Order: sequence, then structure tokens, then C-alpha cells
Amino acid sequence: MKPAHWQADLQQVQQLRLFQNVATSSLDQLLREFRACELEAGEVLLSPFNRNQHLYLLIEGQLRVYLGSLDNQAVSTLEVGDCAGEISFIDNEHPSAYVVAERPSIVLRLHRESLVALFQQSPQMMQNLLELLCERVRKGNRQILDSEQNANVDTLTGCFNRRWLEHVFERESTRCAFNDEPLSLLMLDVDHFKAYNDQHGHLAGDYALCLVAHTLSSQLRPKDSLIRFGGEEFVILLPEIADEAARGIGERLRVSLEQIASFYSPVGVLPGVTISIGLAQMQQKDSLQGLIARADAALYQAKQQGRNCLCG
Ligand SMILES: Nc1nc2c(ncn2[C@@H]2O[C@H](COP(=O)(O)OP(=O)(O)OP(=O)(O)O)[C@@H](O)[C@H]2O)c(=O)[nH]1
Repeated sequence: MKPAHWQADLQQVQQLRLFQNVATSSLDQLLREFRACELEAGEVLLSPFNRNQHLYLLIEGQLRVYLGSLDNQAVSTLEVGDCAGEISFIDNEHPSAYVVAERPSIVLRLHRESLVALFQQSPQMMQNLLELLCERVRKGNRQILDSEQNANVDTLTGCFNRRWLEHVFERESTRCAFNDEPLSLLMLDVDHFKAYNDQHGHLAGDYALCLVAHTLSSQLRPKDSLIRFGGEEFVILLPEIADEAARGIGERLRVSLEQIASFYSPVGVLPGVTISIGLAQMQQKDSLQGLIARADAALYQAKQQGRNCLCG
């Protein structure tokens, strides 16, 4: 970080979020304490490994914030007017994130002591800082929620993934057992999918998987879960459904795909696919692994019987 030339400019400082509506007399004193610094693109301004005694205000360029590692995706971008380093500045701990210049940037640097003195004089600045921190907390909470939801969803098909299956099975198997209700599991596998990929291309195969996911999910109740279990394998958890009814549901799903002879996709019109299904009903003290193993054995049988059918 190199010192940069900066002509002290009260108006410019008043436009920074932290100093908005702060009395001119208070800022006048502070103006002499600012040090302007130049950052090259890619230069690390703050790192969790280095203690921080400064607050940085961005007056030119753009900064990116990374959590955990610089190899992760940036969690946020700081624009002109934003500040960096306020968390470590307040709690006097190491910075909680990396802050890196996205392109050549200029920051104003203030030592903590200069600012602490101003805090005593300016409730407005305290309020600005609190608002800024609240915004950061809310943004952080939103990111946690998004990443939690994303962690349960398969990105190609939008179905739940295996992580969610473990979670939902725990909940639904306990609930069904407690209420003396049945619970069934269907294991579905797209037929001859390797040949489909070979013939129409992997991208076409991806669209076929999306078709399967969409066709199946549109026929399920909100309390059912459709999970992409692996490549071209899906699992459906059917709470409060015994095997006879589950057989009916599985059949209906199988036929609905069988009836789609072709569909439109971004790579053109593609042939539909069929599925084979294995069914298992939960038994007392069944584990998820046990239930899946029985549905998988039934699926194997369906494949042996010529595919596009349901066993179990
Ligand atoms: N397009 C695409 N293909 C996938 C995906 N995941 C797995 N596959 C393919 O699915 C195919 C599965 O092939 P196999 O396990 O041999 O089964 P199959 O050809 O469907 O034969 P049967 O199951 O016996 O009917 C493989 O070629 C995988 O590459 C995916 O996300 N997209």
C-alpha cells in the first residue's frame, strides 16, 4: 500500500456513509488525520492474519470481501463511500475477512484513536456506524440462509439432494412412527441413460434429467420429497403412504414419463425417457440405509424385468 496524494476535501468526506450528517466542526478536526493510500489491483488491504488498527474509507475504485480463503467466491463488494475494517476496529480483534482491491483503488485511512475521539463527540457518527453494522449483519444472515438452502438443492434439477434426504428422513420417519403412520420410499432410475447421452449428447441428457425432475415434482404433495440421489437416480419419500398406495403413485409417475414421447429443450426437440422404480415401505426401526437398500434391490429387479416398470 503506497501513500497517495489527496487534497483534504470536506465535502467529499461528508458524502462518505460513515460521516453523513456529522457536524462540519467535528469533521474539520478529523480531516488532518486522514491518510490517503493507493492500492494496486489484487492487493490485500485486510487479512484475518494481520491485526488492524485502522478504518478504511473507499474514495476511488472497488474492494471485494472474501470469507475463509481468497479462493472462495467474494461475499460482497465495497463501492466508493463504503468503509472496511470497522469490525476489527470496534472489537480490536483480527479482521473477520479478507478485503482485496478489485482494481486500482484509493482509501482514506484513519487510526482508531482519531476516530474514538470523534465518537465521543458525535452521536450521529455512532448512529451511522450502527446502521452500517446492522446492514452487514442482515446481509450476513441472508447469505447464511441462502447457502443453507443451496446446500440442500441439486443445482441441475432443482430437486433436493442427499443431504436433505438424511435430514427429512430423520424428521418424517420419527413423525410417522410416532403417529403410527406408514412411510414409503421410491427409488427411480432413468433407463438406458448412457445410450441417451451417447446418442444425443451430455447436455441433452441434462435436459432429460430436468424433464424427469419437473414431471415428477409436479405430481407430488408438498409433504413428499423428491431427491436427486445420484447421476440419473432419484428418490421420493412419501410420508403417511403405505406400499399399496405408493405402488399406485409410482405407476402414475412412471406412466406420465412414458407418455412424453418428445419434449422441447434449448438444444432442440429431444425424445423422452422412461424410468424403472423400486419401492420399499419403512419397517420398524428401519434406518435410511436399510430402506434404500431394499428399494435399490427392488429397482434392480425392475431393471431385470425389462425396465420401464415398478417392483417392490
Ligand atoms: N447428462 C448427464 N448424464 C449423467 C449425469 N449423471 C450421470 N449421468 C450418466 O448416466 C449414465 C448412467 O449409465 P448407467 O449407470 O450405465 O445406466 P443406464 O445406461 O441408464 O442403464 P440402465 O440403468 O441399466 O437402464 C452414465 O453414462 C452417466 O455418465 C448428469 O448429471 N447428466
